[in-house]
Amino acid sequence: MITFEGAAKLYPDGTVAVDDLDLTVETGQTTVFVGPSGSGKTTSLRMINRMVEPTGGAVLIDGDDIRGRDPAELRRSIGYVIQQAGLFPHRTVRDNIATVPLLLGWNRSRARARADELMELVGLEPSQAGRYPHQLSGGQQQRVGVARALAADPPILLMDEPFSAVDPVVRASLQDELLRLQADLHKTIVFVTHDIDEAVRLGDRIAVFRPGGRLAQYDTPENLLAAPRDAFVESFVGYDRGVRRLSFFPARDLSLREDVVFGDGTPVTEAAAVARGKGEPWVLVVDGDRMPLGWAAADRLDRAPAGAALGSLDLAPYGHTFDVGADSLRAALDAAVLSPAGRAVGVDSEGRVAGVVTQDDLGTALWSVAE
Ligand SMILES: Nc1ncnc2c1ncn2[C@@H]1O[C@H](COP(=O)(O)OP(=O)(O)OP(=O)(O)O)[C@@H](O)[C@H]1O
Repeated sequence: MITFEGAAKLYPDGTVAVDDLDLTVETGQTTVFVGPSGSGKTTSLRMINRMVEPTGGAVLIDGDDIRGRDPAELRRSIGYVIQQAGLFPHRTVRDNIATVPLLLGWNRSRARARADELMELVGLEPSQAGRYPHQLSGGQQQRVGVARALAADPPILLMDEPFSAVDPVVRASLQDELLRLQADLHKTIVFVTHDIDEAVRLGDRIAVFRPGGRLAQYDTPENLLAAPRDAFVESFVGYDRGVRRLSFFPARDLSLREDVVFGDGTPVTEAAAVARGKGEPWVLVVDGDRMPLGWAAADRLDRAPAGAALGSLDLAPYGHTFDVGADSLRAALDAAVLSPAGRAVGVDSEGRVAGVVTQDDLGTALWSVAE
């Protein structure tokens, strides 16, 4: 547990970088510091490893004031990852990762074996061990940075905008990797970003900083999106927070309709009668394995040649599907919005159709979330 007790940083030029910060970072969780530029996130983060000394208040780790700790020894027990990785350019990937173990006095072969193990953990190829940082992509360099920070298995990991310098696709995969790693390792992670989406994705808890180095709100991602404390937090989390909040609700609670799903061998007349009877403007056509083929508009069914099967019609693309067991309400809504039929196709983990969600069903689910 890391505790900020009235921590403050006043620079000699009069800048208040951090103002009276009271905050507890829970052990084994990911806590994200988010806020606009200059709001004191990095300064607060660096107080934890004594790269910045507070001018007021204190920072405690597991109840002990860190002013009682030797800074060099403290830093060896806290992993630190920064933007653009900050790797040593003249050391190989393996030697970069082995830095802290070697400082701790491990022998070379043990440190290198640890480096190889970590490369695998963060998704780097063994063949990259002998390369130099400039021979890697930005995303690979960040992976090396994470591996280096984890090398001595520190209980605390500080990450200062570690993924900001890479493109959005690589960034998303680095975020996935971090979530996967954290599910195994349960480190106490403090992560700085100015990107609220990254914060919501990664954080168990989020501290929103406001200009002047003050804490605006400290909450779970879900509560932050549901109930921003004031106008500043609301504008910072974004006015589309309602839709983004849907990612916290599972799609599995949606009611799925199977009565408008038909095999491709079904006679058009049969599907038309069902669609007419239920007042459904679209039916979904699937193959023998229940894989989706496309939508058929009910009014076109009436005009199809007598005796035709659904599979012989021109079908509208079914668009995105959502995984009923794994995805969120947000994914289901997205699938419906992008579907030419305005309906979402729910599938199982194998991609087989589980059912269709109509706008009415989605509307009901959205209302229940709002309650
Ligand atoms: N050495 C320094 N001397 C004077 N002011 C400083 C110093 N270091 C940081 N500051 C100021 O302290 C404030 C907080 O800076 P900090 O880097 O903590 O913000 P941040 O929220 O991490 O911003 P960013 O997202 O841009 O990295 C800023 O106004 C910054 O200019």
